[in-house]
Amino acid sequence: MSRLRLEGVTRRFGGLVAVDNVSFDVPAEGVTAVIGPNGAGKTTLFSLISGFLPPSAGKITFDGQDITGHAPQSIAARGLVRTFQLVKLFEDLSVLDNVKVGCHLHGKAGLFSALLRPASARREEAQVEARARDLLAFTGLAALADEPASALPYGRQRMLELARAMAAGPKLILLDEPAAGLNAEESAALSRIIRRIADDGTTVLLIEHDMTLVMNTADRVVVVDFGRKIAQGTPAQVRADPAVIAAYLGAPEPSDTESPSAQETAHG
Ligand SMILES: Nc1ncnc2c1ncn2[C@@H]1O[C@H](COP(=O)(O)OP(=O)(O)OP(=O)(O)O)[C@@H](O)[C@H]1O
Repeated sequence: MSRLRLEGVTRRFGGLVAVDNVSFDVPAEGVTAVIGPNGAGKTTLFSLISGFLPPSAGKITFDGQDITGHAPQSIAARGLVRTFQLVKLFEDLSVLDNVKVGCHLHGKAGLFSALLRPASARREEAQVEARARDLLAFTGLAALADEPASALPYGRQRMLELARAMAAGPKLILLDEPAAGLNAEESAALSRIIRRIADDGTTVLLIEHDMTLVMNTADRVVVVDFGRKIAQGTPAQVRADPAVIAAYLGAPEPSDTESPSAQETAHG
């Protein structure tokens, strides 16, 4: 069974069709990437999947359950968690506490149970702390646990956002341009981390402009252009697909990050 299934998903903004009758399956195993020129509808697609926007038409199924139009919190509670293009951390909290906040999304020890069942709440707190520290080690942030999140350089903040999203123990993680603003070394480290997340059993669906990361990390790629799915397949298949090459070469104003990717897709 697919982890995620989109059937005829459409989103209109007035007269503009930002996502146009898009259907694809995301298998539970591995990394699936969504690529496409600027304005192709990728972020809108993620907002539809994660419940931040309702679709105008179509159906979205997660683990066999219809989640179309459900609220973001209800979708997150089912195990579908999203990161954003722009980092959204709790800047005044420490690095460790940012990850602990993510863990508490799934913790049983809310405020009342913490008051009523202090022993079990304390046990859970210890488990949360251990899990948070594991995730910091996993993302290379262990030595920075006590720093305020705002003190981290940008690349580290992106890693922290990933650690926090993983803290919730998601079944599927949606990563919106995780390599944006990272240098080549950070991007390579990110690629390894994403691979390990998938190998450990979490489904990864990502939007990315960094074609090196996509080609090295994704098992399969879905390509969108002007809101429509124009191709899907392995990285090698899509980079050789004439429709994909045309979409990238025809992109009106490729961004700085997209420009080399476009050429790489076209010529690589
Ligand atoms: N809230 C909105 N209201 C009106 N139009 C919108 C809204 N959100 C997105 N759009 C439009 O929908 C289209 C798709 O935008 P979207 O941000 O999903 O593309 P994208 O592929 O994520 O682009 P990028 O790669 O630049 O992030 C664009 O034409 C955009 O201007």
